[in-house]
Amino acid sequence: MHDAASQKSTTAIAGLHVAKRFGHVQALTDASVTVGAGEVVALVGDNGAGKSTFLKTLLGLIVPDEGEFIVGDQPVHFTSIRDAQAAGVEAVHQDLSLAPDLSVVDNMFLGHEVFTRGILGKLGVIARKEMTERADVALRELSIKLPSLKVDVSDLSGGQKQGVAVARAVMWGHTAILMDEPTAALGARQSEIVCELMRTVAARGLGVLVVSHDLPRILKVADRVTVLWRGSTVMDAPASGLTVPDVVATMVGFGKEQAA
Ligand SMILES: Nc1ncnc2c1ncn2[C@@H]1O[C@H](COP(=O)(O)OP(=O)(O)OP(=O)(O)O)[C@@H](O)[C@H]1O
Repeated sequence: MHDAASQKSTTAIAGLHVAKRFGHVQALTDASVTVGAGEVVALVGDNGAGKSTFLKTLLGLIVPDEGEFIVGDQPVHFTSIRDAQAAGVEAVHQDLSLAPDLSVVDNMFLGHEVFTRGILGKLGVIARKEMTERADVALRELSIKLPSLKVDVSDLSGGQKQGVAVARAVMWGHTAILMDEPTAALGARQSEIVCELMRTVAARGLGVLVVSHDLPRILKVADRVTVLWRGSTVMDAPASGLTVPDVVATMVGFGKEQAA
């Protein structure tokens, strides 16, 4: 069904055998997640399983105690978000990191001010025209419909805001997009649109890693599901063969608690 995924063989992004301790808390013990180019992978787990910590290690926001990382088939060692961005890895955080009082266009360039000020900033009016055109192209390529690009982000619906955050990530990211709970604040229809957006992004050859508690929806959109349990990967399987009860049982460590 997902042709782009089956045709691609390169690794968009991977974190392998990642470990991270915060004081007395072993947040990650042996976590491994691999996302192929053109693939949507869901990273799921119970509260506190280590999903956010893992995403942060992929982004260079947390330096792990152990682990290997691969981006675009190359070994990488990120120590800051700038390193991740330079390798084409972008994130859509749960809070979306949008500035409500700025326009859609300004938000699309937020976090990439070096480019905006350094190159476009010198060009004044032309810069704004070019910025608007680039933002418009990025949004149209993902079929994201907005009332206007000049409107403040605070005037958009939740789904439209999510669309802007995803389009910004895709405009700057060329290898992998990491999404943290993208449907948590959305209604049913808008959640479906965001899921379609994940497939559109993957069809462009990027790897999409999505953290979500919305299992019914995520099982439909993902190619594969990776389950973290107490900081370790305990399952990595094609989504097509999984049911929600299967995944929930693995998430809560059914069968492992007794063995431990
Ligand atoms: N900066 C930190 N300092 C201390 N402990 C932390 C820190 N960040 C995370 N932890 C702990 O690490 C463990 C994993 O947390 P993490 O947020 O990665 O889990 P999660 O799977 O994303 O959970 P949730 O689904 O509830 O968001 C938890 O026990 C958490 O309290």
